[in-house]
Amino acid sequence: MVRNLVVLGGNSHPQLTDTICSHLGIAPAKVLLGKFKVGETRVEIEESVRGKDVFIIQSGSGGGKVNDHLMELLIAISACRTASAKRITAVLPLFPYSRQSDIPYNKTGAPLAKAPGTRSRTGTYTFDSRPQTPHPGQAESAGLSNGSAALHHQLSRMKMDERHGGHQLPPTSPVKSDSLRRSDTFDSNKSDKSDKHAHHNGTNGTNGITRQNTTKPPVFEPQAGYRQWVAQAGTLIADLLTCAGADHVITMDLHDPQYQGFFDIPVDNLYGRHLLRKHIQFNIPNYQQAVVVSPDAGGAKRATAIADALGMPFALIHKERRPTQINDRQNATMMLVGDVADRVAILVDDLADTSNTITRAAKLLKKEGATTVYALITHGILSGDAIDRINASALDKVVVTNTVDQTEHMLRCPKLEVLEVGNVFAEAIRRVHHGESISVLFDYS
Ligand SMILES: O=P(O)(O)OC[C@H]1O[C@H](OP(=O)(O)OP(=O)(O)O)[C@H](O)[C@@H]1O
Repeated sequence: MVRNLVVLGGNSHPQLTDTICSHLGIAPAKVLLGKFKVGETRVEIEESVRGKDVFIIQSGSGGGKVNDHLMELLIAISACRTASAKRITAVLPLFPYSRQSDIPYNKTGAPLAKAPGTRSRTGTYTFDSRPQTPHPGQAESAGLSNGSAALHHQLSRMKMDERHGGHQLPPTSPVKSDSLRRSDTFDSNKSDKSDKHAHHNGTNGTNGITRQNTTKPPVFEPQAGYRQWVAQAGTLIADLLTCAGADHVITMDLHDPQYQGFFDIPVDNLYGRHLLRKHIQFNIPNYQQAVVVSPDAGGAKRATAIADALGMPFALIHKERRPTQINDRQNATMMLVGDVADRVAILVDDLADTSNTITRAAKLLKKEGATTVYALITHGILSGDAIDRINASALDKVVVTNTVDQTEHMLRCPKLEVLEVGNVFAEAIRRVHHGESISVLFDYS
């Protein structure tokens, strides 16, 4: 018996909302979801949520409308908050933007400087920062501009003056002082004239100075190893959800489990691996002879958890990628670590987006002697031409859950099989609503 429980579905996955509600034995809340002519999202909650425990279901994908769905979710949360809901839980079967967590884009940190004259890629690194941290006396040798050199000279002189009890030392290098005036400050003579002129004309003189006497900013010239800055939206999405009024988040197989740390509200990250594991156990004959394969190092922990639980061998594909642009992600070369010859290979991963990873992995596995290749994926985003790619690939079967709506994908992909997650989310909602532990959902067999 569920009392004061309201389940409200967004536009991303109505079928999942229906499944969850039928497991809970309630009807989905009445809500009007649409758009105004201008394109802005419109949400109207058509029943009272005052004092209710509200769960809003919205997946982070579906038909390329991830941003629309996110905005719809935020507005729905805010609408329930202002309508005096007691607690609001955002249920995001696939968490949007979860691959854009706040980590340096290439995960290797700042570019490493090599010792001068080092040719090999693996040569001696100096671990110096670039541009180098300037030190007095090193300015010229480090190739700094006259202005910077003069600035460092001035700084070191100031320190020396300080040491001499505040008495100024006689100038030692008039050339450098000149260079400081020339390149980094206004020319005092010209500046004086400009100021007088400006004063005479009744202006503050800013224009005159800017036009005639300021130094142009240096042109940005990226050094070798520089990587363009890519925005990381992780914290922003977490903040948007909490600002809108969410008290709790339920999701599944976060791409980066650390993402939970961006929230200061509870986040329950359910595991899809139990569904995948059961599928192996009950649908793949002689599965103990098969080998579980992680298509990249990032998913190794997830895949080994399944292999260990089933007592199966494990192999890893290492994606060797050194991209300079974000588009280069797809240009990685792949290397297999482990033996798949004459075995069924089961690729396990958290998500397939373009399907580039799993289709390339399948080709490699077949080349290495695998007899059959399955891919078991939690989130089948399958955007762009992913379905065509799967159809044309060496993959024999792709099994995904329906954290993302698979209705359209199923029509176009005969290799696709879908596992239901509605019951898992319904049970999580029921337990959260009744204040019961949901850890059992993390570890059931
Ligand atoms: O279908 P695709 O478009 O090829 O994307 C799928 C891959 O992307 C994700 O990893 P990611 O490339 O973000 O690397 P990571 O696991 O190292 O974070 C995911 O874990 C898959 O391996």
